[in-house]
Amino acid sequence: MIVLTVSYETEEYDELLAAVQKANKLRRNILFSLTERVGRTDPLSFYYRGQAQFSGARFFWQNETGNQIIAGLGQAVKIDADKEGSRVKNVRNRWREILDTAVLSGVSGGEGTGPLLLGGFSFDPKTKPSGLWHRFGAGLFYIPALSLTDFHGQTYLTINLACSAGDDPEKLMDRLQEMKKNIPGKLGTIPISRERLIEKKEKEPDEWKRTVQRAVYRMTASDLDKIVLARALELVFDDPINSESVMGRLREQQKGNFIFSLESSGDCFLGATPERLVRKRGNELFSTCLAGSIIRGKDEASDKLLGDELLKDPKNRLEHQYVVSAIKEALERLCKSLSVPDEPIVMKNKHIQHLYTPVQGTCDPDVSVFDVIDRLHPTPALGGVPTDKAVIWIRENEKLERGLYASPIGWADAFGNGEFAVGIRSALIHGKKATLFAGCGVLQDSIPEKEYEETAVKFRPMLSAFGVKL
Ligand SMILES: C=C(O[C@H]1C=CC=C(C(=O)O)[C@@H]1O)C(=O)O
Ligand SMILES: [Mg+2]
Repeated sequence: MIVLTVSYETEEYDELLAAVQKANKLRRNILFSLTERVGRTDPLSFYYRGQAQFSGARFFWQNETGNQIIAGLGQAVKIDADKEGSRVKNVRNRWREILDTAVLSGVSGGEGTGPLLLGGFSFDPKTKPSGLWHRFGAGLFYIPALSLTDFHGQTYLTINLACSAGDDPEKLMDRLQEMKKNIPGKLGTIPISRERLIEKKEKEPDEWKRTVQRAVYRMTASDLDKIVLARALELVFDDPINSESVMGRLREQQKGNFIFSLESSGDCFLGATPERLVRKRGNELFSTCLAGSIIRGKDEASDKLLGDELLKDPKNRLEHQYVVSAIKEALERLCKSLSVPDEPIVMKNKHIQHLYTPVQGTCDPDVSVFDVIDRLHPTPALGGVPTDKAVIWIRENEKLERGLYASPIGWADAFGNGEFAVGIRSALIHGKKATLFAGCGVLQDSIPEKEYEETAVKFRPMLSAFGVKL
């Protein structure tokens, strides 16, 4: 259990009072955010234990090194990203407005602690989310009611409250007290999933290959150079899927990846992605160029041979280079200095190897992590080249709803830090059904069958997390 003490004779009460007075004066809602250092607790168990109180409104994040883990429960303030056009700027502006008047109380734990904005955007704001993704819209962002961050082994808990004009401070204090009493703590037992797979449905594989072929023709006949095409696979179980055990498996099996989940009502989007879109730490920016793929070998020697083959393969190198050029160009406009290695290296994940170029830069102080997302998304690892034309081609020809697949998902804090990954190697859980997504970079010389096989490999991390035998 996480136990926090409560008293009305504290600074925290004075600060809550100050937040209410501000709300009265400005006639608008004011965020009150209280952060305390707590005993070491795994945010994944806080997430699990939060199920009873906050089911359908949970967020989880673990960075690729595992030294930063964040769980968010409930929604204190929701930000609507559902406006067309400049949705990323809308979210950035709203977050800034909230922080401008927020009252922060308690301790400051630095990067990824204190009040956080959690969530993700959809891939393409111009496709109206329908059946599958209707609960996520063009994006879903919120400041959680509770968040727990483990950063380099230290754990911080934050409680957020939205104070409105006319609120009774005593009642708010009671609410704060109530929240403190009910903080989900350590977990006794990890939930075990009992659901069994009853059906595995590939969505129209032959038609998908024909779409790849059409993309190839289209690129041969026009100035389009790259189109990333995705396909879906559906798993049906005999009982509602336990997303928590899927999370547990992802964490065990996909070391070196970003593990994420974002719930919306009864649905849960989750995955283990190798691809960082941006990390912002103060003025430092980090991004990842990741494109070009090959399977893992059965032993060390064959694995190395495959990695070397990938490094030398002209199609994969070009597929990768498009991403490097685009990220470089986008970040050059935001950065005072930028370092981009000349040659990619190989990133090895459990099921797949990729060409990988890490990018690092220093940006101006007023650049927000959302400005970076606005410039970068979608990179040619997910969209294509040129971006606008490729996205239109995808919108008109790819026969699936991407929703938040291949899109930025992550967090921003109040101190100018934030991190977003691209939601690939992912699935959307809806009751007994999970829809898995996998895409690949199609170029003029793509062979549909080979791209099909590549996407089959990219399904593996999620299949394995769902307990499906490979
Ligand atoms: C679009 C996906 O992967 C991208 C990231 C790495 C390698 C890719 C590739 O080689 O095609 C893709 O661009 C996906 O996994 O769904
Ligand atoms: Mg590829």
